[in-house]
Amino acid sequence: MSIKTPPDNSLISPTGYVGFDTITSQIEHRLLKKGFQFNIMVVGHSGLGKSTLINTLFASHLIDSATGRDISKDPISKTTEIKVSSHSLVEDRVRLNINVIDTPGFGDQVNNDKVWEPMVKYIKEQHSQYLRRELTAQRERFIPDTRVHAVLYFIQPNGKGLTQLDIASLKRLTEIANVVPVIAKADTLTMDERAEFREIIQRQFEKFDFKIYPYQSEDLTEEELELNESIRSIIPFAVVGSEKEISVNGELVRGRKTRWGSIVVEDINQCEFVFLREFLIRTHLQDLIETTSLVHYEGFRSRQLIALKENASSRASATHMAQTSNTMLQR
Ligand SMILES: Nc1nc2c(ncn2[C@@H]2O[C@H](COP(=O)(O)OP(=O)(O)OP(=O)(O)O)[C@@H](O)[C@H]2O)c(=O)[nH]1
Repeated sequence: MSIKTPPDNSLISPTGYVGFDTITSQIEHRLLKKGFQFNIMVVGHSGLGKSTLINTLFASHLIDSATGRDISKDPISKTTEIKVSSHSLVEDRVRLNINVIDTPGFGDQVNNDKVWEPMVKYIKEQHSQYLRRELTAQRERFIPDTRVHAVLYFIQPNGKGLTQLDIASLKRLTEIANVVPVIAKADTLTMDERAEFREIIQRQFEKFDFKIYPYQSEDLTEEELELNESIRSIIPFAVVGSEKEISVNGELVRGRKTRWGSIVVEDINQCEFVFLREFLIRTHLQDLIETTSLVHYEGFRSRQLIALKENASSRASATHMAQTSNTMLQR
């Protein structure tokens, strides 16, 4: 970073130039040095294309498929695991550190009661760790942020709607994190089927009162409100992922060859992958991080601190009562 001199090159500017307009470049310099941290959790049945979509989104091979198998052909029973992998991507001068939190085994067990538990536990643990570090006497300058900024929730393209397992999981997850639902493997549905399926799901979101990100907020400008409204109208995004390139009209593009022809992942007339990427990475990445901190973490923090205070005051009143009864007994 170079020292910016006033327009006339003297340190005391007769034009009254002070130089606080450089604050934006000072912030930019600091942010670029530090890099950005983004933590994304992927949730959904095995074989729904979670690994493929994450790798397509970031145009890098970040995670391996846990099994690469098709659940409809090869269902097995196991427990949900939490697998975190860390990556660092650089674009221009910006470094993005990504933690991908994969949840292999979700919904594959014979008994799917409380299938959401490992995910909810993980999200809360990250909040709790952050709070502990914040409350230490010698607080670190930068607390490492492992809080989950977005949960990409994969809905099976069954054409019927959310399953009981989806409803139970979405209920818990939307209470504590920014959930972005997607219709997985949308190429297995026709355009009409996708539109109908989306409507069914949107009605279910309303019926169960799920708080789906992006949220309404009074702080937003007219333009931001409009953008969020248009995003909400296409949630859940009907997406197709592919790590492979195929040839279409002599051009190499990211896509899939199907029995009915080719699907070009980045063609907005064929699927909504581009809208999802635009939303997650290009317009709402910073908002996802801020909302996690200001809404979800803040809620967790205040609940914990109130509980601590209540515990302390009930302990204090128990001690007081014990002391009073001791004194009375001694009389
Ligand atoms: N038709 C279609 N197939 C897809 C799509 N995305 C991925 N696949 C294929 O589906 C299979 C499973 O994809 P994965 O990305 O491994 O799925 P996953 O959800 O990560 O599976 P696990 O790692 O087992 O949990 C692979 O053969 C992919 O090529 C898609 O959008 N449409």
